Amino acid sequence: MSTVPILELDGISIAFGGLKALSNVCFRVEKGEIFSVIGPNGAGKTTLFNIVSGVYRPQSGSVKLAGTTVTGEPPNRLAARGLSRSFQNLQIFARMSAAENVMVGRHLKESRNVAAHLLGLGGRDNRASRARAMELLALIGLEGEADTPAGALPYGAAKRLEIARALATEPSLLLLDEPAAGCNPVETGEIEEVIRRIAAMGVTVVLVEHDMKLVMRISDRIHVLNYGETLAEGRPQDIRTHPKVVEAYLGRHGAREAAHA
Ligand SMILES: Nc1ncnc2c1ncn2[C@@H]1O[C@H](COP(=O)(O)OP(=O)(O)OP(=O)(O)O)[C@@H](O)[C@H]1O
Repeated sequence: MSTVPILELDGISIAFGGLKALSNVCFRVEKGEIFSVIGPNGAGKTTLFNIVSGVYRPQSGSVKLAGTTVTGEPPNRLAARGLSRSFQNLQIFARMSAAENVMVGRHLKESRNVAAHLLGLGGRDNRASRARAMELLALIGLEGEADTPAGALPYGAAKRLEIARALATEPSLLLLDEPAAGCNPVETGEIEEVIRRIAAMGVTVVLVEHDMKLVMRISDRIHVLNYGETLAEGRPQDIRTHPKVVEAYLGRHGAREAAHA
């Protein structure tokens, strides 16, 4: 019996000026998977995330979430349908506490008045929201830093906080754009643990990431883009030795990294 994929892209194409950023990209992500999109700089990975999360509308092709066509729907509608994303560059609010950053994430979905909420005018909702924020901080190992200004957190902790904020909308599908970018191996290991916990909660994760060791360790399947086109798709053990992928992306160094993941 086949189940409906949680995410299905069919024939996605988009060009900026004369540059084809994505050409006829198709893939399906099954519920509960950790699915990674990899490829060299400029391959179209972030553009793909921008299309899935409603920032861009593709010039052709369709996006389906759990069987429903959502192509071009705005990010807030997609959030209400259970999609959330984190960004490549840290987008946390440095002066707000860790807990407030998570609560803001939640209220972006509920589209309440965030300012009123943070001023404590939310009553019971506010307490429930704080309790949920504390659960998410525990998930990322920051329960002891709830009242620390986000700007004072170490880099790896701030990257995890961004993931917690994306989770605050209680998504069924989470897009993570380079969650380990700039992290050292210890911080990357902590991010990996968080992603595994998220997947264990039943949230499907789609990941764009350059750290091949992490990608090879954590992914159920990998989709490889090159110049906006699909180069390969498969399980980590197939991708790390795929001749076209080694040639275009992994190269000798990357293949060695991937092999030792
Ligand atoms: N808004 C835009 N306007 C013009 N060109 C764009 C725009 N967004 C992306 N591009 C171009 O589309 C191509 C794909 O870019 P994209 O950022 O999606 O690649 P990427 O795979 O995410 O790269 P990286 O690994 O460096 O983040 C690049 O050539 C980029 O310059």
